[in-house]
Amino acid sequence: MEFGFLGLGIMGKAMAINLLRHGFKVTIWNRTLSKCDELVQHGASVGETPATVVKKCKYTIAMLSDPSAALSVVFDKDGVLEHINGKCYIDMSTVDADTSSKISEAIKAKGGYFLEAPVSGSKKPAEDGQLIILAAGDKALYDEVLPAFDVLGKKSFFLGEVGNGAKMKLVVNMIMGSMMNAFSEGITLAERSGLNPGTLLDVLDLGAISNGMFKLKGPTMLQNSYSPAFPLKHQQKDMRLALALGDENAVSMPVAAAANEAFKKARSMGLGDLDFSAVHETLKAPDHSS
Ligand SMILES: NC(=O)C1=CN([C@@H]2O[C@H](COP(=O)(O)OP(=O)(O)OC[C@H]3O[C@@H](n4cnc5c(N)ncnc54)[C@H](OP(=O)(O)O)[C@@H]3O)[C@@H](O)[C@H]2O)C=CC1
Ligand SMILES: O=CC(=O)O
Repeated sequence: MEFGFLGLGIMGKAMAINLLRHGFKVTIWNRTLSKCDELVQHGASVGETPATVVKKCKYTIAMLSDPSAALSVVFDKDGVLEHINGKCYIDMSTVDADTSSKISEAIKAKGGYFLEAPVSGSKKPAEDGQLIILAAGDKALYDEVLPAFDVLGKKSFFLGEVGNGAKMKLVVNMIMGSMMNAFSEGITLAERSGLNPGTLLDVLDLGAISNGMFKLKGPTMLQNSYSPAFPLKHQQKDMRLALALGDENAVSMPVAAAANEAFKKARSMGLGDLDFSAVHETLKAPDHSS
């Protein structure tokens, strides 16, 4: 099976390498061309534009930063739409339901097939093929690409009509971003009140609120180490899109709104390209320390 792959950031690179490792042929494209070099070493071919990739491959996956990137790669000159007739497009980026629907409608109008399939799980699960895939849209296409999803993920869900995958992903990341802020405040409170924060991590891990994120991020947060697995700017984008979904559905989300403010503050401190756990640094800013 041959796949096109657009977007070789933290996630896209790991996912495309996984496909190559499992015997899929992969033709890649990335806005910054130099990021293709490493994948060529793994056996990938390079396409000059999104349009040429789609022309060559029956199936093309995209893993792009945000709604504006996802729209640009589809609608701009040399974009996906130019050769989509009879071809299949799977957008795995985290975007809102409106963006996904716009892309879906345009692709179907040109005779193509569309599946949205955002993922839960970060850099390491992407490297290990342990993502959770939240697909929606064309069910026949979903069934066709399951062999690739089985390589990329540990479990795939088919959630019905386009938009449901995007919404599920935003709900999950809204919860994750809110939890990260509560965790960060807890670590800071422990430290400032004279407790050993390492002991806090041990206590949390033994109780009912033990979870993979606390386990993974706690030790690095205690070392002020924020090498990006999930960039903070993307977590803040997800909070913003989840809050908009809350607006649409008249759901009051004060906890998520406060978490979004903390991520915005972190971005304003220049921390957007670090891991989302760098939101912890906002609690160390001068106005919090006296
Ligand atoms: N990292 C993670 O843990 C997870 C991320 N996600 C989601 O997956 C998506 C990708 O995340 P991640 O890989 O971490 O992000 P990165 O920031 O590492 O990569 C973003 C990718 O999008 C490309 N891009 C950005 N803007 C444009 C544009 N205008 N036109 C074309 N390409 C563009 C970048 O190209 P270039 O190299 O040229 O900048 C790069 O390939 C995001 O939607 C994120 O929310 C989902 C689950 C986990
Ligand atoms: O979107 C991020 C993740 O860890 O999932």
